[in-house]
Amino acid sequence: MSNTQTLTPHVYWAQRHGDVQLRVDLCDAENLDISLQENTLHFKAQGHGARGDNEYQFTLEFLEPVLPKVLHKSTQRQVNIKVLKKEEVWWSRLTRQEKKPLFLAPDFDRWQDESDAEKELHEKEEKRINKISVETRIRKDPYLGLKKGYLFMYNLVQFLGFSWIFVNMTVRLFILGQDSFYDTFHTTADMMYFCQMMAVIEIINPLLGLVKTGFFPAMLQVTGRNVILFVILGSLEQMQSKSVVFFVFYLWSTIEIFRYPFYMLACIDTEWKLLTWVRYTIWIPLYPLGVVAEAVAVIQAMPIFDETRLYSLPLPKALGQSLSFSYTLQVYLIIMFLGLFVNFRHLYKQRKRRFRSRKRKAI
Ligand SMILES: CCCCCCCCCCCCC[C@@H](O)CC(=O)SCCNC(=O)CCNC(=O)[C@H](O)C(C)(C)COP(=O)(O)OP(=O)(O)OC[C@H]1O[C@@H](n2cnc3c(N)ncnc32)[C@H](O)[C@@H]1OP(=O)(O)O
Repeated sequence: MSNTQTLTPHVYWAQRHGDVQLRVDLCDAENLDISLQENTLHFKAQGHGARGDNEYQFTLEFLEPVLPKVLHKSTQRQVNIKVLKKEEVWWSRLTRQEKKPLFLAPDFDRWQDESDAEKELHEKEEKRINKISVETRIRKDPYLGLKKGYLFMYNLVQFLGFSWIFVNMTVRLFILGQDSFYDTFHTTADMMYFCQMMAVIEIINPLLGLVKTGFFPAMLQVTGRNVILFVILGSLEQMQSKSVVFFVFYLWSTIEIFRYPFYMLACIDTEWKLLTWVRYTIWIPLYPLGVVAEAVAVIQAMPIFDETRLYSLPLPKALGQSLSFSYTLQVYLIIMFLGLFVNFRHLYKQRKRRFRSRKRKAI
């Protein structure tokens, strides 16, 4: 309530959820006497205001309870006052009395409506949470940078290896057409050996806690491919010139030229939405096709193992000479389709989790 007998300065106000800010238009203010009693702010000071050098004063009874402490700072041009609200609520007006005192006006430089202030509050809160999570991550794991650097390099090497295979095969397909199918192995096997040997690291990484991948899906994935590469194709020359090699290698490398860059970006806390979508989507047709191509290779290899007796199991004389490796491969075919089911389910869950959490972030 303003006292009409005394001189009042112009007072400008704005609020945030947690406080009220007042700007008193008084130059070179001296002998400041600012206090809060029973939710009412009392202000008295000597200074240069609208009516020249004089003593100015005002009182304001706030609409809602405030904390008893007043913060103030006077500059050459004005006196800034901050009063903390008892509860973080948005006030519909500043004073208890409905009629606004004549000396009071909104401070448009600081003015925010409730939604602006809420947005600011959310941004502040988000920043605070991010800061805490970065700090706790760093505090928890001092080797985080080293681990990420190692994973980044691993993924980069794999990406380059599989890109080389993919580009090589694609160019040869364009130039030679179907003829390129038959010498895929001779032109790309060395690089595939290198990449798939390196891929064993992907089984070790989850064991060391370096990535959140499950050990079992990674083990199925890497072992499954390496059986095809080293046992079926690598040890049977007759298999190496078959067209199935083209399909197996092409399906493997197609997913990897998306998967590894996705991981590389994850290592630097970056996401490219299109790449994420591709990484978590193209396995849907590629995985079953890949398993079918691998199964064809296994089936084609069976008669060759029967004929060459390679890896056959010696048997006691009474039971015959030896047990062909093709029997083992028949069991392997069943395991392969079980493996397909397990990993398909795993990838489906990963896809759901990834897109669900992205949706949640977007809200
Ligand atoms: C004696 C036992 C014999 C067993 C024989 C078993 C035979 C079984 C046969 C199985 C069939 C295999 C067929 C297959 O060879 C056919 C093909 O490949 S066809 C081509 C299509 N293939 C694919 O699409 C599969 C590609 N592979 C994969 O996706 C992975 O290898 C797989 C393990 C299947 C799944 O990956 P993962 O579990 O890692 O899921 P995410 O990618 O979502 O990753 C989870 C989180 O970990 C982080 N991560 C993972 N790896 C890395 C890395 N290298 N660097 C950095 N970060 C990594 C990733 O970012 C995720 O983190 P966040 O959740 O925070 O995003």
